[in-house]
Amino acid sequence: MALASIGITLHHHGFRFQTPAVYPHQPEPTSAPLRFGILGAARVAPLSLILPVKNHADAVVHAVAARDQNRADTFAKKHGIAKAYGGTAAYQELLDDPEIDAVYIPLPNGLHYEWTMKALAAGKHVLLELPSTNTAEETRRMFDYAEKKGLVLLEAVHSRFHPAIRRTKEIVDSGELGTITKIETEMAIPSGIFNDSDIRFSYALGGGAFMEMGCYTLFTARYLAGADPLRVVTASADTSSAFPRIDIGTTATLAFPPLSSASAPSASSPGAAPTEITAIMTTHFRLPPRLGFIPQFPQVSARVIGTRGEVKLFNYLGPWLYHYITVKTTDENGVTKTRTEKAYGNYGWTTYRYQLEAFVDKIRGRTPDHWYDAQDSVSNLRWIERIYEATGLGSRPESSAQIPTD
Ligand SMILES: NC(=O)C1=CN([C@@H]2O[C@H](COP(=O)(O)OP(=O)(O)OC[C@H]3O[C@@H](n4cnc5c(N)ncnc54)[C@H](OP(=O)(O)O)[C@@H]3O)[C@@H](O)[C@H]2O)C=CC1
Ligand SMILES: O=C1OC[C@@H](O)[C@H](O)[C@H]1O
Repeated sequence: MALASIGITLHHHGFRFQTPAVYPHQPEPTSAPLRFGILGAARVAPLSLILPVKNHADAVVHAVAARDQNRADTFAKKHGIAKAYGGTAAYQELLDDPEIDAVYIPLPNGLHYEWTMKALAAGKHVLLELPSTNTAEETRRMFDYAEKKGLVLLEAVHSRFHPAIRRTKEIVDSGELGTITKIETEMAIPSGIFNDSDIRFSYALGGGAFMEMGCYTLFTARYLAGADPLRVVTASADTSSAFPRIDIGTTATLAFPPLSSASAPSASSPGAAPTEITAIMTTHFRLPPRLGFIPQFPQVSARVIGTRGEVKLFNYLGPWLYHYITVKTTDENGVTKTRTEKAYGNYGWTTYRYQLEAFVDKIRGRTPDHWYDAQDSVSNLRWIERIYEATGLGSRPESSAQIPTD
């Protein structure tokens, strides 16, 4: 996430992306736009929802709720949000507000299940921050409930909606790389970005590097492989005595089935056995400085290697800021060719803006340009749990909240 993480970090520290270069055009809202409420005055919300909504004619952020009234008021004022609910009952009050159509949930991971279920019970569509919950079983229950209620629920894997990753997938599926043998996905940032009190270091709140960052690396590897893994080969976590059960970094190797489009026996290798794909996922919250003082550059790339070549997408998390897609292929005469592509898509659109477009389209009954289903989110959590099991740290705790059962 090199640039994405730099972007998110800058944002956390006050830098604003709301420049004409990012959103040159701020359309007038339609007469009855979709009205969002936000649960929690979270740091990520301006980047992930508030700015994209300003550029969408059919959506508006109408309310925010925070556990403290002052915090809610300050956030609402700063972002031009009409209503601010504050106090211990604020989240439920926002959910009970008939003026709200959809809820964005950027709460700590361990609260996702409880508040998504409550939002669905209140009849709201939900855009839910990732990872969807702490366990695959909770994610499955949540999506089953959304279906029963006829509501849209989306785990916000924003990177999946951007043309850069979709172009990369197209290259992988085209067969030009030959039989795919290896996938590498990374998301790691240098130390000094998140302090010890951050939600990411709380086991009770569902923290951990493979929860926060592994969810992207795994979602991306599964997308590029076009399948779910077969097994965890190895997984090891970097831990600290300061945070029992939290991985500051995890590296996992998974085996995937052969890619269907490239594994069929070809004229050049008739009857060849399909090759399993080895996928290595690397995550870290606190990459140590090199030689003790040189900060490491964030790592955020996805690379797919085949028998005839490879593709690398640099910065799959913040491709709107900068990215490149490099394709290297070697033909039967041993001649190697390299080309670089870019896929920025609509001018100024971030991954979050693409995601918003799809979410609103789905609610409005239009077919989104890109979508992934409940099973994709359930599988991601299932394999996150298996990876945590393999590290010895175990799954994050299940929610103990009282959940609606209608
Ligand atoms: N899509 C993306 O690019 C990103 C996604 N994320 C995801 O978004 C979520 C929030 O991350 P981030 O914005 O960094 O987190 P923050 O810590 O900034 O926000 C979390 C919010 O949760 C609320 N909250 C409720 N209960 C608790 C509690 N017990 N402890 C702490 N906070 C609580 C707080 O709301 P209140 O205002 O009510 O006090 C706070 O505003 C996570 O799920 C994370 O994985 C994070 C960064 C980037
Ligand atoms: O998108 C993200 O970027 C920063 C990470 O630590 C965060 O948790 C993740 O969701």
